[in-house]
Amino acid sequence: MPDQINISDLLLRAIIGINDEERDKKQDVLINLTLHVDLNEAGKSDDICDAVNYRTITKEIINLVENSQFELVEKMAAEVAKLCLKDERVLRATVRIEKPGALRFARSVGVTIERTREDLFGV
Ligand SMILES: Nc1nc2c(c(=O)[nH]1)N=C([C@H](O)[C@@H](O)COP(=O)(O)OP(=O)(O)OP(=O)(O)O)CN2
Repeated sequence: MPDQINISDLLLRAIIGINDEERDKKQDVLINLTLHVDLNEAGKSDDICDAVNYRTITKEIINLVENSQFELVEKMAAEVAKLCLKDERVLRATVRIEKPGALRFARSVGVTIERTREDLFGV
């Protein structure tokens, strides 16, 4: 299995949705990420410079999501994936975005997308 960085259950707040009340009030957004990255170098050197810093990426995602006003979870997922793939060492990003409690009778609802560098940048 290729190496991965996993960021689990990042719980943020954002304006997200198509209904009037969702445009006015922030709601919980639960984010799970898998970044496919070769972790060999960092595993040998134990040097953060050889690693894709998961703290840096997380802070950038927090800033993006908490200042966003997307209507669809699909759009939020696409923008988060694009941010994850900015670092050329990230080969593939799997992004799951959920809105817990947004759907009556359901615990949670959301989407999962997978994007590669080729999908976004054609490289
Ligand atoms: N690829 C890696 N990236 C990072 C690693 C790592 O081992 N591999 N380690 C760290 C830090 O040790 C991290 O685990 C904790 O960082 P920090 O406490 O700064 O993260 P917070 O989000 O809690 O920072 P606050 O500023 O307190 O919110 C980082 N990256």
